[in-house]
Amino acid sequence: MIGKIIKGIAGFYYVHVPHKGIFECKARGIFRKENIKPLIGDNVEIAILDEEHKKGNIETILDRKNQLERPTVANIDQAVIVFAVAYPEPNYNLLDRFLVMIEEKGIEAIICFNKIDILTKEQVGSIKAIYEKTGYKVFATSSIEERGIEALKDALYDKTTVFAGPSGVGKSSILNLIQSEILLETGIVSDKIGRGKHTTRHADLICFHENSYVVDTPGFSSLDIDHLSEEDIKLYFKEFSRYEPYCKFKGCNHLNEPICGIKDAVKDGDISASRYTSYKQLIDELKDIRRW
Ligand SMILES: Nc1nc2c(ncn2[C@@H]2O[C@H](COP(=O)(O)OP(=O)(O)OP(=O)(O)O)[C@@H](O)[C@H]2O)c(=O)[nH]1
Ligand SMILES: [Zn+2]
Repeated sequence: MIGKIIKGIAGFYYVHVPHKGIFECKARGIFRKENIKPLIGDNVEIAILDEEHKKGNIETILDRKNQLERPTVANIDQAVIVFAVAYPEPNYNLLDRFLVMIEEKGIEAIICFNKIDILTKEQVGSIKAIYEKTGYKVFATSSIEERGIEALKDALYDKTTVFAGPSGVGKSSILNLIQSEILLETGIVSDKIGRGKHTTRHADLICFHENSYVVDTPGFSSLDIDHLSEEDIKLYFKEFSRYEPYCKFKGCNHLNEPICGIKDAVKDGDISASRYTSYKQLIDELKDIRRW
């Protein structure tokens, strides 16, 4: 049977098998055979030892598609970056850093602006507009008024999703809503394992629906960009590439070059000024790092 490791405690792994429930497993033999340690998020093949008491043994770890560190979690499909529209005020440079990190990992990014109850519809609209041109999915939610949660949730089915974002933006509030609705709908008892504050280096997955998992401690604890190159940054501002053919110089950095498709797109409003500002800031930051 194939399941997913959602939690690990003291040598036991808790494996969620869709439509069957959660099995408490040991990983006897695995270390020896494959010389790899099972991770939260691993898809594993288990042998059932005791159906009634839901006990099993992990036999095989299936190939990992990716792995995030600190905390370590495997096979992430996408990341929801949550920012508040206010309290705290959105820091777009920080948001764009998150996007760069997520692009680097090669996973999908979704943007969620929460606390929309605080601002007018127009104000929220202009914040969303900054990112709608990027091609990322953008959601607007209020966990207090339970608005927009359904639409966000629809984007999470059949995926494993990390929630990332600064402190106080409402990640836990959103996750609680996603989870509790599902508990009512499906009767899956996840006993809310994995909720609460993590100080450790591991995170638990919360299964909110068959084949659908969320994790609220993302592997983006460091947003340092010093290991990246300027080329990487260019690439990770993914809406830029469309306009690159209009740059006069091959390898254009979109900074001081006289004829630049990206700068033109910013002028025309096709690329958000805010995104371009973040781009320049990140490139400057890299140059500063290199200088030392
Ligand atoms: N007005 C408003 N306040 C909200 C909303 N969502 C959350 N809050 C409040 O914002 C504060 C932070 O919410 P949390 O859900 O703890 O935020 P978090 O992102 O999980 O924060 P950390 O655990 O520090 O990472 C709480 O006081 C919430 O009541 C919202 O949609 N609207
Ligand atoms: Zn250019």
